[in-house]
This record gives sequence, C-alpha cells and structure tokens, in this order.
Amino acid sequence: ILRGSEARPHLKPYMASLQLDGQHVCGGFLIAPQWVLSAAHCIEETHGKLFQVLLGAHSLTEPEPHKRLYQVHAQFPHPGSNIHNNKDDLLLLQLEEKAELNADVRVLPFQREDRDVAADTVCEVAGWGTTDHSGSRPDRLQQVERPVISRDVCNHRTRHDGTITRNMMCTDSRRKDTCKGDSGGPLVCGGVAEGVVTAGSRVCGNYKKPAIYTRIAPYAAWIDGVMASADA
Ligand SMILES: NCc1cccc(NC(=O)c2cccc3[nH]c(C(N)=O)cc23)c1
Repeated sequence: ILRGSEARPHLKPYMASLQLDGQHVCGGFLIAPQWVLSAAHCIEETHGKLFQVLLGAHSLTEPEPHKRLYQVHAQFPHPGSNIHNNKDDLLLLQLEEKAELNADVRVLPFQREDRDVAADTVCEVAGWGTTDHSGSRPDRLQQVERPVISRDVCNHRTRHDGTITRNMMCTDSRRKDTCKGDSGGPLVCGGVAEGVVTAGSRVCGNYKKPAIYTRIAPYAAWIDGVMASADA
C-alpha cells in the first residue's frame, strides 16, 4: 500500500496473509470459516514451496493473541485465470481446518448483487504490500481509502485502453495506491467486499494506471459451487 496508514490493529479481522516459505506474498480474506479468497496470480511460483495462510494478524512478526498459520488443504484458481492477462484472477483456498473465529478472525461478506459500485464511491483496501517505490515491506497491516473510477474513464486510451471488462473495476491511483504484495486483498465499500486486488499493469501510484480489481459479484455462483463441492 503506497502512502496509506497503519490499520487499527485487528479491526480488519478478515485479512489474510498468504505466505510462501514463511514470507508474505499476497493478501486474501476469509469468506467462510474454512475458505480464503485471493488472486490466482498469487500461486504462480508456489510449486515445491510451503504455502500457508496467516489469520488474526496485525504484525507479521510479533506474537499476537489470535494469530495462527493455517496449512492450505486445497487451492482452486478460477479455470479462466491465466498468466497472460488479468481475467478471472481469483483463487479459493480451503484451509486445513475451519478457522477458529474470534475478535481478530472474522468472515467478511462479499457483494452478490452484480451491479457496478458508483464512481466516486470511497472504498478501502488494506495489505502488507510494499509501501514505497524501493519496495519496502511493512511489518504491520496498512490501509488506504480510494475513490472508485468509472469503467469508461479506466478504459480510456491513455489509461487501461479498453482492457477493463465488466468483471473488473478500478480505483484512482494518483499517489495513494495498492502495490506489490497487496494482490488478493479485498476492496471494501460500505463494509462489503466488492473486489479483489489484481496486479494488472503492476504499476503503483501512477494516476495513468488506475488500480484494477476483479469484481466478486459476477463470480458468486463459482465461489458457492467450489465451496459446496469441496465440502461434500
Ligand atoms: N497498483 C496496482 C497494483 C496492485 C497490486 C500489485 C501491483 N504491482 C505488483 O504486483 C508488482 C509491482 C512491481 C514489480 C512486480 N513484480 C511482480 C512479480 N509478480 O514479479 C509484481 C510486481 C500493482
């Protein structure tokens, strides 16, 4: 998160840190006791590495009452996701067991109504991603508020030039923005998860490259289907 601020500890109890060999690589969030939603791009180089999910954390290193690392029992990247574009950039992770829910570990509801969030709506995004252009990585969860920009503005020739589909949404990236390691985290508008951070053009803090999110509502049926089939 570029030019954000430290989040109030444990006030975003749905936040997950996806870790490879003990190192934070992506964000994610709890959508059900045994399920974390993140971005498919986050598992691009995981083969052979220990893949874990940290819940209940504010600091990545300090001991905290309800912090706990979970093993991943199964991973379900969206079948349409691929390394060449941002389409269907969603990942469902089934934890080894149901997370113990408490003040620091809670589920975040996601939007199920497939309707665009109005432009200029101020939403919030949080993560342990890099906080400056030299790639500094924070120990404690950061957050930033960003206004939604319309798909038409985001698709302008000088911005993302028509690549933003109706399954994506954008926020203004002038100065304050998401960055490397924030992928997979939720864009929260009015207390509901509307989008999942995708790296897109990978650029951070440049107003000409607005931040891109995979909208969640269009994928509600896929999410429900995976959770139902895996539990069965
Ligand atoms: N503001 C939009 C936004 C949202 C989330 C992430 C990113 N930017 C990256 O993720 C990124 C940035 C720089 C080098 C990088 N190398 C790699 C990589 N996977 O090797 C990713 C990156 C940008």
